[in-house]
Amino acid sequence: MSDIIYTKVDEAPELASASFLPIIQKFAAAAGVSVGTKDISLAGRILATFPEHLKEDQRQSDDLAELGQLVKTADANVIKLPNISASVPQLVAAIKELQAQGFALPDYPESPATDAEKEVRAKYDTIKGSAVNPVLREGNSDRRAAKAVKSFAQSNPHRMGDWTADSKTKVSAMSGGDFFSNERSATLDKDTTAKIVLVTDAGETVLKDGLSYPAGTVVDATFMSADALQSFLEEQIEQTKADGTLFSLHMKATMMKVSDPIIFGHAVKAFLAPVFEKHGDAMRDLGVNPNSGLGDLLARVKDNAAIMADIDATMAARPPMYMVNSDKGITNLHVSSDVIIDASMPALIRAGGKGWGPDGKEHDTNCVIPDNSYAPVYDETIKFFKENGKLNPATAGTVQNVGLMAQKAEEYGSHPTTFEIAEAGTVKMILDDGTVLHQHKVEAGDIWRSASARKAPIEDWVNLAIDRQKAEGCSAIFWLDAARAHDAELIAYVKPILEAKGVADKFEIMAPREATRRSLEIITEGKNTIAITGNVLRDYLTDLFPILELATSAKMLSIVKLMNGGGLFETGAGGSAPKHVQQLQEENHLRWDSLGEFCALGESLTFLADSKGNEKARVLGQAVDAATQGILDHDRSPSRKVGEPDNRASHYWFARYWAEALAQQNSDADLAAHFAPIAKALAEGEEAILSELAEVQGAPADLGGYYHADPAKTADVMRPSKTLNAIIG
Ligand SMILES: NC(=O)C1=CN([C@@H]2O[C@H](COP(=O)(O)OP(=O)(O)OC[C@H]3O[C@@H](n4cnc5c(N)ncnc54)[C@H](OP(=O)(O)O)[C@@H]3O)[C@@H](O)[C@H]2O)C=CC1
Ligand SMILES: O=C(O)CCC(=O)C(=O)O
Ligand SMILES: [Mg+2]
Repeated sequence: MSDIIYTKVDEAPELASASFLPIIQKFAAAAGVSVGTKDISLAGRILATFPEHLKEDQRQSDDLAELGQLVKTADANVIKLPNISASVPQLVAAIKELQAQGFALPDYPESPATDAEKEVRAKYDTIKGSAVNPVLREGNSDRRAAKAVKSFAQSNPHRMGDWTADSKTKVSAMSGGDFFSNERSATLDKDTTAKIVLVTDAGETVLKDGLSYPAGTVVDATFMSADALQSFLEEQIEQTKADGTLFSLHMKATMMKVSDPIIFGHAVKAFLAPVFEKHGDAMRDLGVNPNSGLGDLLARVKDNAAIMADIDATMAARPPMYMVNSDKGITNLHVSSDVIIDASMPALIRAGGKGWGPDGKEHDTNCVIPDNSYAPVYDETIKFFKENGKLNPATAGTVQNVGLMAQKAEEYGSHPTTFEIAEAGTVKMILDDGTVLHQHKVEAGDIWRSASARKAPIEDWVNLAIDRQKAEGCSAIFWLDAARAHDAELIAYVKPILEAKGVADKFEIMAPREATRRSLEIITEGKNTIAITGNVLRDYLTDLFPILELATSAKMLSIVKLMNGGGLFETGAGGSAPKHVQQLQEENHLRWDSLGEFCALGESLTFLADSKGNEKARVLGQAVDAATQGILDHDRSPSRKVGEPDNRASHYWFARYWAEALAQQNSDADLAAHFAPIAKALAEGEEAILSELAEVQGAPADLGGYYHADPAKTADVMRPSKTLNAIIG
């Protein structure tokens, strides 16, 4: 096993790795540190799942399963880049691409009928959505801007859209019948197994059996009423039209991979309600599944003139929709993975509450976030900016995050226990001693789910918060709502730990809406605060505040202190930036910023030094931090525009600053001697390297694939400088 594992992923970060990883491996080798890779890309995971369909030489090991084991050991030292969490249309596209490349994979069965199809579908469903992060995140989350990154953002503030008091932009959430209002929660007093059943007039159906929870687990159950959701969506469509704003739906269909695609499907049905009423049967025959989005729907009905005419007429009568890409006619409802709430809401808030309309212009927007559990965070943020004007990133303090995440905590671990109810009845969660822990009366179509959080991760999270507060000495707020069932159970854990450690006076506990306002007030005053949150708010806030403070969450330090002693270092808090790949393919410019990779690399090397007593790794790590500082001081981050220095040029500068720092340090003479000539060659090669990197820009670039790009072609595109390649090898 290599000392450090660097993950192979997809899209923009994987392109960046083609340029950056050879540099890391070369530098690390000089210190005897090995850096290996493990493939967690969507294509790689598909190939690893179907060995029986592939030729011997096409088969691939199940790297995710291996990493899943590794992160449970003290030996883990993993640098984790963002990977695609695939919606069904993306999964289908990836399968098609692999089939075209000669991999005889089975098709994705849209409506599996035979046992064989059901088996294939079940296997594909394990790959769908957010299937990697929950496996690797065997620890809680510590995300913040490194001090150097925050001060850089303050001295180079990014541009923000203006907020005005009369903005019509707002958040709309359900006032009842949602997951928030139906939640029940309890903490188990002993180890138990459990089952979930649906009791109807006809008898009992087992939805899930063989669940097992250790004592101390907080177990929740809740449901979203399909009727309440439908009425809410109908009202919102009407209200948006009346307000003259854009209609937009924001959700997390990737991480909430069972519930949210269904909610998304309801929105598609509501928006096109007259079409579904008139042509429902014909559309079903064409294989339309609203959960797959408007894009898939249009592709299936495009040859039916009557349906198309009614779609056009309906769209014309509806409020204009918030667009993902107005040039290409891609709407908010095309694909559920195109509008991911943690990225989409902050982008809209940063832009002064504006979304892009079908006319290619910016407009005020109705942000529909059906479930009311976390919608108040965005609602309050918008209210705060309407009252106070936009945040000033030059003077704003920072909101750090400590997030409960380990062992599939809370909603993000609820997929195996989420069900779309087939018929009216009562869902019961029954423990092995016969106790009915939770029950709900449900109707057909309701979405019922149970989520849980275990005792050890909860205690670890509170202790991590105590450590972080001690290190920072700033305000620290548990974002927990005493009036919400689940949060009340967590508060029962939090308070005694804080009291036993004598630190209760250092912390506040506030519901998300109040915590949002307090945090915005604190950072507006230039002070800092730590948001200590559950898993979903961890995700939302670590895009929201970084995007407001730094323009992007890509620059975040994202540490997962694994519960069994290992380290997982995520690179930034954002995703795999599909738009960046498009730009590279069209004009050979990659605007991906690798600052997240730089921060994670420094942490990983320092962790290697601490955990394995490897002093050379410490020297390498300190030099990485100096190089990262160099990138910021000299403004060497990639530009967004073709013709200007991009990701590849930033890697050249990083290598140069890294080599210079190593050559100049005096803790390790061997390393200094080794890197002196490399630093010299990189400095002398500057002009040649930068012009070789610049020359290739402007023309289309061929990667030989999107989900499964050709490694040789990708390396050609991402390493176009002969001079640099000669130095790196
Ligand atoms: N940890 C993980 O594995 C994560 C994975 N994802 C996955 O990533 C995919 C895309 O998700 P999406 O919600 O669109 O979010 P992204 O974070 O990928 O993209 C949103 C926007 O953020 C900006 N951005 C993000 N990272 C960088 C970077 N390193 N450098 C410069 N700009 C950056 C880009 O803005 P601009 O266009 O202005 O340049 C980009 O278009 C999905 O498949 C999602 O599931 C998402 C989050 C985390
Ligand atoms: O796993 C995913 O799909 C996304 C993860 C994410 O957005 C986050 O952890 O911030
Ligand atoms: Mg996120």
